[in-house]
Amino acid sequence: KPNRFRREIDLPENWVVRHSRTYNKDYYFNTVTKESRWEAPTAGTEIERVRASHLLVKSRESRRPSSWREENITRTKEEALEILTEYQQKIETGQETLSALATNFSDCSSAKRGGDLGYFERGQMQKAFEDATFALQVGELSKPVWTDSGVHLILRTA
Ligand SMILES: O=C(O)CN(Cc1ccccc1)C(=O)c1nc(-c2ccccc2)[nH]c1C(=O)O
Repeated sequence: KPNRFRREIDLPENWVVRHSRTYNKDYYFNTVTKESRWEAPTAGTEIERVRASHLLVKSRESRRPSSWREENITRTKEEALEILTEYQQKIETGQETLSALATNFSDCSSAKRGGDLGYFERGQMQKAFEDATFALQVGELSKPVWTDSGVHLILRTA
């Protein structure tokens, strides 16, 4: 049923109503994903999922103080944070990319994929990691985030 008062539809974030002159009817466009649909996306029905890459620096207090880089990780949490903060500064000033640094320095097995973790929904990752990622805009870099695994920089990519 055409909604003549289309402004009243409550659309999820990043969705807008557009009008197709070709078919002379409204359609819905997501300004971030560039997706378009004839039917209105209704708020709350979409399973929210994100994609992110990360750089993990482990410490002696990590749940598993070992990685592909280092058999036995002995650095302290303070040292891990210092190292990660240097990476953060290099990424924020554009000297380095998270992907390049993760490939060479991340203590996570995802280093082999430039830190890419693929898509995930709520309930899949450690809570602090999930909350930090879902709070980011696409393209935004997190501040250092602590989990039982170590300290992370997270880049939301989708
Ligand atoms: O915490 C543990 O007991 C061991 N883990 C968990 C783990 C180990 C392998 C793959 C994924 C997760 C890690 O330490 C770990 N956590 C991560 C992790 C944490 C948060 C988001 C994504 C990855 N990566 C790793 C890794 O070695 O490669």
